[in-house]
Amino acid sequence: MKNIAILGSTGSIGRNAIEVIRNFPDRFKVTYLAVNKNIELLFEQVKLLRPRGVVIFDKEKAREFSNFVNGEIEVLSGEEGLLEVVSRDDVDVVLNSLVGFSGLKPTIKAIESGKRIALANKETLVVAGEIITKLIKENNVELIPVDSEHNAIFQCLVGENVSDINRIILTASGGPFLYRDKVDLENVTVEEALKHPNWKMGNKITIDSATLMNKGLEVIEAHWLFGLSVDKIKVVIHPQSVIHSMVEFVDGSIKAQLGVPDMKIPIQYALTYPERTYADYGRVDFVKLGQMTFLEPDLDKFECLRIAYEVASIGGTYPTVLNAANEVAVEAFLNKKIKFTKIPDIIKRAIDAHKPKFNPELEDILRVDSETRKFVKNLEEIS
Ligand SMILES: NC(=O)C1=CN([C@@H]2O[C@H](COP(=O)(O)OP(=O)(O)OC[C@H]3O[C@@H](n4cnc5c(N)ncnc54)[C@H](OP(=O)(O)O)[C@@H]3O)[C@@H](O)[C@H]2O)C=CC1
Ligand SMILES: CC(=O)[C@@H](O)[C@H](O)COP(=O)(O)O
Ligand SMILES: [Mn+2]
Repeated sequence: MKNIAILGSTGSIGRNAIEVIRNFPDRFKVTYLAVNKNIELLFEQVKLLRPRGVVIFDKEKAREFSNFVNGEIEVLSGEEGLLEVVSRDDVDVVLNSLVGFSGLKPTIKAIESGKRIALANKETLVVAGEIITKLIKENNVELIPVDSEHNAIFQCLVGENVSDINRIILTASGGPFLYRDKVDLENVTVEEALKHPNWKMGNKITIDSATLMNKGLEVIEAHWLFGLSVDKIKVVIHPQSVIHSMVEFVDGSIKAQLGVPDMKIPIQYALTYPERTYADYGRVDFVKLGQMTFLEPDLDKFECLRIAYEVASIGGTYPTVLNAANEVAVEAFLNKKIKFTKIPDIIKRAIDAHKPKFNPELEDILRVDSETRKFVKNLEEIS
């Protein structure tokens, strides 16, 4: 029996993970759930899973929940609550499905506490990939990627030597605006941007998919996970999202992982690895699918991907700036304060204003994240 803490249980990945875990009652026990403030859904999840405790990041909501459950379950709060549960003895696996920068410190604490990490929170690797990969080695822990592309690559690499990789081919759906002209992007609405063609996901990552920043973040994520230089990570638009990514080896052979676009498949693999277990989340019907197509990404139209490539090859604290500026800009777009095309503009301004630090320590990352957020929030169009 493996004890699991789900960070971000009320989110899209968290809810999918609960569906997966419920299929394995003799194998997994959820000991902790953590959320930001959705205590209504958390309460339903508590009734279903009977965890030992919960973390509610929002302190006011944590008090409300605590009064409501009246001592029947342990209620922790804030960042300290997250860091406490990931280090407890009754946790073997931490599924980190928090969104954004908030995932960083819990990942670090979980690694230092020797837990297996199932990592959906790609921002952790984007902002602090160097620190995280070093810590993983030092603490000899397993970090299994949940992100569909990286989980696909991880699956392709079973039985292979990383030194035999020639390049990685990361597939991208192209998002809802793949076939729109660049000039039309200025006036796209939040509702249109939230209509992902293939995946049902949280709002932040869905907007990232629409700008193609998601793929940019994933290039950086792959760079750290698989130890490859950025020029060996190629993005290809594959609108059907059936091939989740590919690895090309030195002899020209290519391995790919395919499947229906359902996150329960990579979540289950990350939790049961190295075993592969039965699942019934849908099968690919190639005849019905008819065709699979591939296109070059348009880096002029989708500037976020171009900027992410540039930042990734320079490194240092630039990816932290990219991530922080993106998080603030995406939130401003979701709140209808800025236009869609302002997202790359704002990120460029934050990057241009930044003085980088190379081989950053955690304190540098925390400082740069907070300075960038302040810088972006003070920009005229956002404040
Ligand atoms: N959704 C998907 O299919 C995929 C997601 N990912 C990555 O996985 C991560 C999660 O994405 P997704 O599930 O879509 O996001 P959602 O926005 O749907 O969910 C985020 C979850 O995190 C919780 N949360 C947010 N901030 C905090 C905090 N400070 N402390 C505690 N809990 C917090 C939210 O709680 P509350 O509900 O209370 O707000 C919610 O449970 C992201 O990094 C994303 O890029 C990667 C691949 C696919
Ligand atoms: C499901 C998943 O892993 C997402 O990151 C997905 O890849 C988003 O789709 P895009 O390819 O449109 O970014
Ligand atoms: Mn992905």
